[in-house]
Amino acid sequence: MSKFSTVWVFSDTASRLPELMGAARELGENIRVIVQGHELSAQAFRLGADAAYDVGTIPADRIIEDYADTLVQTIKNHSQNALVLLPATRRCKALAARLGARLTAGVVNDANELVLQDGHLVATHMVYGGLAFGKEQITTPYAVTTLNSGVFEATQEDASRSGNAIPLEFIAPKNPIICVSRNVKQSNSVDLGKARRVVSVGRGIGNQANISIAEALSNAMGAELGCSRPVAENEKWMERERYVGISGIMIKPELYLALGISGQIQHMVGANGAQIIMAINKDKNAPIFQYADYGLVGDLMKIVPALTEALKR
Ligand SMILES: Cc1cc2nc3c(=O)[nH]c(=O)nc-3n(C[C@H](O)[C@H](O)[C@H](O)COP(=O)(O)OP(=O)(O)OC[C@H]3O[C@@H](n4cnc5c(N)ncnc54)[C@H](O)[C@@H]3O)c2cc1C
Repeated sequence: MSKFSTVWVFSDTASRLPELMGAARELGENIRVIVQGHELSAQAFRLGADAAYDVGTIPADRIIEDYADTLVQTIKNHSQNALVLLPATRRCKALAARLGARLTAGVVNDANELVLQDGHLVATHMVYGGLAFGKEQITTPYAVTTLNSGVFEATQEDASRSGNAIPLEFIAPKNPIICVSRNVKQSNSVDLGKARRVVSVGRGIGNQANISIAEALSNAMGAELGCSRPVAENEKWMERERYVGISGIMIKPELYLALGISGQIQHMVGANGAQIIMAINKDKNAPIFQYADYGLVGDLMKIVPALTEALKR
């Protein structure tokens, strides 16, 4: 078997669908997509879906994980073995676990590479907090995996393609989780994954007020602002959506400029995909310099404003 006869795709995020479709096309013959609503089904067909199944608009009190029985029934009705692909979002990882249990399938989360070897899926993912890669071969008839972003080429839409999605009847789980209220986050408009240039702030910035210095440089460079985990999680100087690393966001910008970031492995696995890494750090022995293409040893409080001024000229 050089390809799966059927690949199922489900995404809770429209922006991840093109890449999942790219993966599905590379790994499978027949691509079946489960969507939420008409807009997504139209997009799925433009992206090359052979069939689409629509769970409809999800009611406000229902969460996506509760669709596990609906998805499993659909998957089993149309395929005796298959690859099930989802994006590595929090919700989809929770859903993947439920799908795996119900399909008696092997599950791999946060896959960085997917290949077919001897008829089985081999998924590569980070282990030991990013210190190593593990390879898992899934030998069960169904294989479920959540995919990191940037692993496969996104499929381009073909406007001439269209189709009709098959509506799915909701199968209520035995123990539903009722969503009683939703609180919109104050700020989550940032999409670091799409930024071509990222200026990233570490604890070396000193305090929250100093972030304006990094912001001025990032504006002058036309970059997006990122940070290390302690800046977001411990100090709470920046939003969680901005922290880069194994437990944050994995990015592949053209340029990654690290300001006062030590360069621990857990951070660097999220930034390593950058085409060029630059670092400013006052400690010449900081691990970040092992990854940097260009490094400046010095006080960022002096260097960053000077750089910003130079770029404005
Ligand atoms: C399971 C696990 C998961 C983790 N996941 C992540 C993750 O996803 N992302 C992440 O970022 N971290 C993660 N971490 C934490 C990680 O190990 C590091 O502790 C963290 O990245 C360090 O952040 P930092 O470089 O900002 O701070 P520090 O390690 O405190 O480094 C600050 C740096 O700033 C420099 N500096 C200080 N003042 C100046 C100045 N004036 N000018 C120039 N340089 C200066 C210092 O020399 C130092 O190198 C994780 C850890 C664990 C255990």
